Amino acid sequence: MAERNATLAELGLTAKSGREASITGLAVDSRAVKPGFLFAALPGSKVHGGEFIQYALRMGAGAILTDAEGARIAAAELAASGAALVVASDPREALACAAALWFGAQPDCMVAVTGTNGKTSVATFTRQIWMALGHAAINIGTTGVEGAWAAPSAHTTPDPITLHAMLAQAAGAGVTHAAMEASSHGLDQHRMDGVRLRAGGFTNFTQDHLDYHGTFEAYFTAKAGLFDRVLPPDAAAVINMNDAKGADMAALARAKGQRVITVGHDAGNDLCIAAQRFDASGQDVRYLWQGAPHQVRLNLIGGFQAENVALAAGLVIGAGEAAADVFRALPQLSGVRGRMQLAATRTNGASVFVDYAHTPDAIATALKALRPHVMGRLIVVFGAGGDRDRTKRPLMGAAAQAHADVLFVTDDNPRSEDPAAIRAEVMAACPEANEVGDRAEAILRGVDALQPGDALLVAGKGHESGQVIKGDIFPFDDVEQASIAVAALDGVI
Ligand SMILES: CC(=O)N[C@H]1[C@@H](OP(=O)(O)OP(=O)(O)OC[C@H]2O[C@@H](n3ccc(=O)[nH]c3=O)[C@H](O)[C@@H]2O)O[C@H](CO)[C@@H](O)[C@@H]1O[C@H](C)C(=O)N[C@@H](C)C(=O)N[C@H](CCC(=O)O)C(=O)O
Ligand SMILES: Nc1ncnc2c1ncn2[C@@H]1O[C@H](COP(=O)(O)OP(=O)(O)OP(=O)(O)O)[C@@H](O)[C@H]1O
Ligand SMILES: N[C@H](CCC[C@H](N)C(=O)O)C(=O)O
Ligand SMILES: [Mg+2]
Repeated sequence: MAERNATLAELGLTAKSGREASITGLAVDSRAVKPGFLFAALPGSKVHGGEFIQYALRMGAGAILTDAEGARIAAAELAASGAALVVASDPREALACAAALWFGAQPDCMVAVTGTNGKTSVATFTRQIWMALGHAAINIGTTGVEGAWAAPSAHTTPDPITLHAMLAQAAGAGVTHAAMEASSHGLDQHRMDGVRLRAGGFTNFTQDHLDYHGTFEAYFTAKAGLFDRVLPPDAAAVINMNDAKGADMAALARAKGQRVITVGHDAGNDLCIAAQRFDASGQDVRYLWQGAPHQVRLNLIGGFQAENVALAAGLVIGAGEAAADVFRALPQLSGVRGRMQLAATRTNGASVFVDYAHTPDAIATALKALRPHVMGRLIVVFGAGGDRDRTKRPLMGAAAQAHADVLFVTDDNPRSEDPAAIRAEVMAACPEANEVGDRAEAILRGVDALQPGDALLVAGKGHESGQVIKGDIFPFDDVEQASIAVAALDGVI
C-alpha cells in the first residue's frame, strides 16, 4: 500500500464523533490494522466486525467505519479512545467508495459480467478480444487476474480493498482495459460499488448459492444489483435473452436509462446467434450484428460457448469498439483453462474433457454441449461441494442422469462435511450411478470405461488445483489425473 495520508472527507466519509483523522491505510480485518488505519467493522455472516473494534483500536486504528450496531457494540471503547467514528447505514457501500478514492487509479475502460454460469468464460473472452485489438487488457475473477498483468485472487469478486489495490497496480502497469466477474456474493456485499463501469453483462440465472442467499428472489436481487446499482445510466447492458430472466434484466437496465444490447438465438436480437455447425475441434458460427452477417470460426467446444462469446463481443462493442473489428478477432479466441478443456485422448480415439460445471444447469449444459461432438457414449465423473448449497446436490445427480450414459459419483471439495453423506444426496437422484469416493480412482474408472467414439466429462473442479478435505487442501488437478489415467491404461505418456 502506498505511503500516504488522507482525510476522511477525501475518502467521502464524515465522522460522527472523535478527533480529526489522518488515514494511513484501510483494513476490513482487525488483524491487518496498522497505526492510523481506517478499520471497517462490517456486519458479517458469522460475527459483527464491531466485535473487533477494540482490537483494531489497540493496533492503533485512527478511524472506525461501521453501522449503528457496530457503534453500539464498541461504544465504551470508542468513547475512551477518541478515535474518529463514521456510522453509515450501509458500511460496505461506504467502504467500497472509500477504497476507490484511496487507491485512485482504475483502468480507463472497465466492464463486468454477472450470472450463475459463464462469468469466467465471458470475462476471459472479453480480455482476449481487447488484446487482439491491441489493448493492454486483463480479466479479474475465479482464475485470478490474467492477461497483460497477472496476480492471484482468493475470491471471484475480491473485497473492495483488495480489488482497488489490484486495479490501481494494474493501471500503474499500463493496463487500460479490464473485464471483471461480478459474483452474487460480491454484489450483495457491495464489493465493487466503487468501480467505474462502461458496460455490464448478464449470462443466465439458475440455481446456485441458495445456502447464502436463502431464496431465488434474494439471489436474483443480488445479481440485478449490477444493473440497478453499480452500472451507471450511460453504460451499456448486454443481456442474454435466451435465459428466462433475460427480459427482466433488460427491463431493469432500460429503466435505469442504460443502452441495452440484446443477445440471443432469435433474429430480433441486436446480436443474434443465427446458426452453428459443430465438428471435432470446435464450431462455425453465423452471427448477425444488427442484421448484418458475420460468419466466424470458433475453436471452442460446446454450443453455449457461442453465447459466451456473443456476450463478450457485446461488452467490447458496448464499451466502444467497432463491431467489424470485434468479429474479425473472434477466430483468435482460445478456450478457458478447465472449461470444456480437452485433457487427454485415449489411443482408441476417445476423448477426456475437464469442465468446471458445478451447478445442475452447468452439468446439463456441458453434457448436452458434448453430444454433437461425440458418436458413442457420454461418461461423466462428478460430485458436489461440501459447505455449499445442499439443495443443488440431487438436482446435479438428476442432470447427469438425464444427459449422460454412464455415471461416476465422486468427491469434490467435501470441506467440513462427511463425503459419503454428500455422495448419498447426489445419488438420491441417480441411484444407478457408480459410487467411487476417491476422485483419482473415479477418473481412472471413467477413463477405463471409454470405448472408441465415447467421451468422458470430468466435471466440477475445472482449473482448481486442490481437493479441500476438512481444513486441508490436497494437491489435485483433474487435467493431470486424466493424463495419468490415460497413460496408465494405454501405456503412453
Ligand atoms: C460468505 C462471505 O462471502 N463471506 C465474506 C465476508 O465475510 P463475513 O463478513 O461473512 O465474515 P465474518 O467471519 O462474519 O466476520 C465479520 C467481519 O469481521 C471481520 N473480522 C473477523 C475476524 C477477526 O479476527 N477480525 C475481523 O476484523 C471480518 O473481516 C469481517 O469483515 O467478508 C469477508 C471479507 O471481505 C470475506 O473474506 C468472506 O468471504 C469468505 C471467505 C468466502 O468464502 N466467501 C465466498 C463464499 C465468496 O465470496 N464467494 C464468491 C462467489 C464464488 C462463486 O462465484 O461461486 C466470490 O466472489 O468469491
Ligand atoms: N453460458 C453458459 N450457460 C450454461 N452453462 C455454462 C455457460 N458457460 C459456462 N457454463 C458452464 O459453467 C461452468 C463454469 O463456467 P465459468 O467458470 O465461466 O462460470 P462462472 O460463472 O465464472 O462460475 P463461478 O460462479 O464459479 O465463478 C462451465 O465449466 C460450463 O460447464
Ligand atoms: N466458486 C464456487 C466454486 C465451486 C466449485 C466446486 N469445485 C465446489 O467446490 O463446489 C463455490 O465456491 O461455490
Ligand atoms: Mg467464475
